[in-house]
Amino acid sequence: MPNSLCDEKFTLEALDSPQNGYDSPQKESHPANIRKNHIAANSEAHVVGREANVLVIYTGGTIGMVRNKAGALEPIPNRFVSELRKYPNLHDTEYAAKKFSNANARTPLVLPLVSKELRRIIYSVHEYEPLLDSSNMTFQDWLQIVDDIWQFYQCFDGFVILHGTDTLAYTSSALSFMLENLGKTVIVTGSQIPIFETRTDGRDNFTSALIIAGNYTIPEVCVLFGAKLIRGNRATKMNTSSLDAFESPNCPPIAKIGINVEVDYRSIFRPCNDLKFSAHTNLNENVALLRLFPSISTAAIKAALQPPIEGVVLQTFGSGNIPSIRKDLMQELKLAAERGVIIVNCTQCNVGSVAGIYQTGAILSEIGILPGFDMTPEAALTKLAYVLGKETWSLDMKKQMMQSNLRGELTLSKPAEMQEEDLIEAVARSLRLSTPRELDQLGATLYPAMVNTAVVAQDTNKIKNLQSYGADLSAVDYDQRTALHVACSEGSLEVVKFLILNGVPVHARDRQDRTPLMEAISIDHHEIIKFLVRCGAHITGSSRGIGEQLCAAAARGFTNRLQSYKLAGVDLSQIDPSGRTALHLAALHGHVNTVIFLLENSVDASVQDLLGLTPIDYAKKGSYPEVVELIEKHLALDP
Ligand SMILES: NC(=O)C[C@H](N)C(=O)O
Repeated sequence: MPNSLCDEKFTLEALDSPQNGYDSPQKESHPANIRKNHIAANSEAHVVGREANVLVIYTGGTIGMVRNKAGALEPIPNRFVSELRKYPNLHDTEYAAKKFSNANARTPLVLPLVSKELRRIIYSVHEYEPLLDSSNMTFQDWLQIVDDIWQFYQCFDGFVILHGTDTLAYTSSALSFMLENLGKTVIVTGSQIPIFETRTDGRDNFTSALIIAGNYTIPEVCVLFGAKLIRGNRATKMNTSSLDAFESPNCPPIAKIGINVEVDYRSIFRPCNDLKFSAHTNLNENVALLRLFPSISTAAIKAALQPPIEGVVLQTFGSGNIPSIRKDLMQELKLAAERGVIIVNCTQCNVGSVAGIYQTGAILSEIGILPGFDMTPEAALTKLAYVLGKETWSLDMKKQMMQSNLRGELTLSKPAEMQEEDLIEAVARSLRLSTPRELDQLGATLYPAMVNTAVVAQDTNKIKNLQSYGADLSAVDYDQRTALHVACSEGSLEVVKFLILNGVPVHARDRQDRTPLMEAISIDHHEIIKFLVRCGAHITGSSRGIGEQLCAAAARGFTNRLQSYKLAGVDLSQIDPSGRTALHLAALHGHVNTVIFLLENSVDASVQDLLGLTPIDYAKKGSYPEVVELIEKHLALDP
């Protein structure tokens, strides 16, 4: 996976070759045959303002289609990006010309800055080949998307997948399971009318998806359509023609898109563990959906449960009922369950859950059929394919996982109880505030400050208390800092662990673009750095900027700081904008221990800066013969 050097490495050549020297994260398997044909070079001339990088994966669908002579919609390869460049509200040519030394048809696109949003979106489009109507998509296409996100995870702040609407909910559900311990925002979107038509929903959907993917840390696979952002595994296409085609019947939206983007941070389902992002790329295709209807034949039931089928979503009536007096049907289901087929009971209704309140439903659990709670058929089916694809899990484990809430796809029980009297409500009463909006605003102001005070005091009990009063530990303060930023800058490993295990994101960037990892580096807390890296944190920013920081540390002889960068995964050979390595600066200032450290860490002693000078030339100019001798000896041993 590319690291902080992403900016220099966004060349087609680098992306085309899996052997590009990128440091890949843990992954269970690696689908072969990666098609890369449209990610452009991002060789930065200079940064003009706050920015976020978003990777757009364009798989097909109406959004990019064009009407042919007969009036039918079809995708045209290699046209999407060149068309986007013609639209001033989708591409800011002036900014691009300032940002990229030689802006051309292959450099990334720039979304004009949106008022009230912190960061300008720089986006690269990766177009699939062939472009597909989503009705033609298969599990293989999901694997492709997962693989691309996995490969470029560290290069981008967020991901947008452009997709046809017909099978979009299957894809978003599948991705939500396959992208494990996701720490960044992934948004699947499309449109009902092509983006380049005069009247279109495509432009709004695309723009909102880009803005949210780059500006908001929502570590979930989401669907953006119309005026809402919903959880990917809760989405379902409800309408063939409405511009508001998707609903999330059993779960409120994560964000509403009106004049402003209003994110309901408490509704975000956060991975509460210390595991790194990984991609699961083995799906079991022996799964099926079986929708019951009155008088369904035994033959139809039998056919749907036949080997090689290993998992079936049984779509039952109402709150999970079947024709229980049908002994033939019961017998077929029982036999299949005994053979080890996992059968999950989901309702045919769009809203609500299977409940087992009638004998006609309760009987299913007696013969080994699992409750699917309020999962959509799309979520239940793709979850089965995912769970059955976990070859190391036992059958019992797979069944247990089908009944567990893995990614917010089902509602097991009522949400955790809050404290009797909500703290914010008590304060609001004394301030004579009463509307829900005022309460929300008060909570958003007070809780981060209170949580941060508890973090500074390293008082995890107090943090837990505030959580029980309804404080969102992942909320940001006025400077966009999370409690994790504060814990890292305070150097409390225990609090850092507590916050991460309670879902606080490791990738959050504050107003100054600082991440929790940068805070830990700034106090050289090596244990926290190691822990954050274990959880998937990585360095962000341009490689030249990192080179500058390394040079600054080396000039002062701060070997410990260089060690911090090393632990954070930085290649200590990064050069600054003048082509100097940290070794040049350590040599110039005669910091012997720093020079030794850098040589031991394979920093190339023969690198010439823009003036053609090597570290030895610097040591000579600084009059440090000891350093000259040290480097010469090193070069003699390891030329
Ligand atoms: N609106 C759309 O994108 C529908 C199209 N048939 C597709 O799913 O690719």
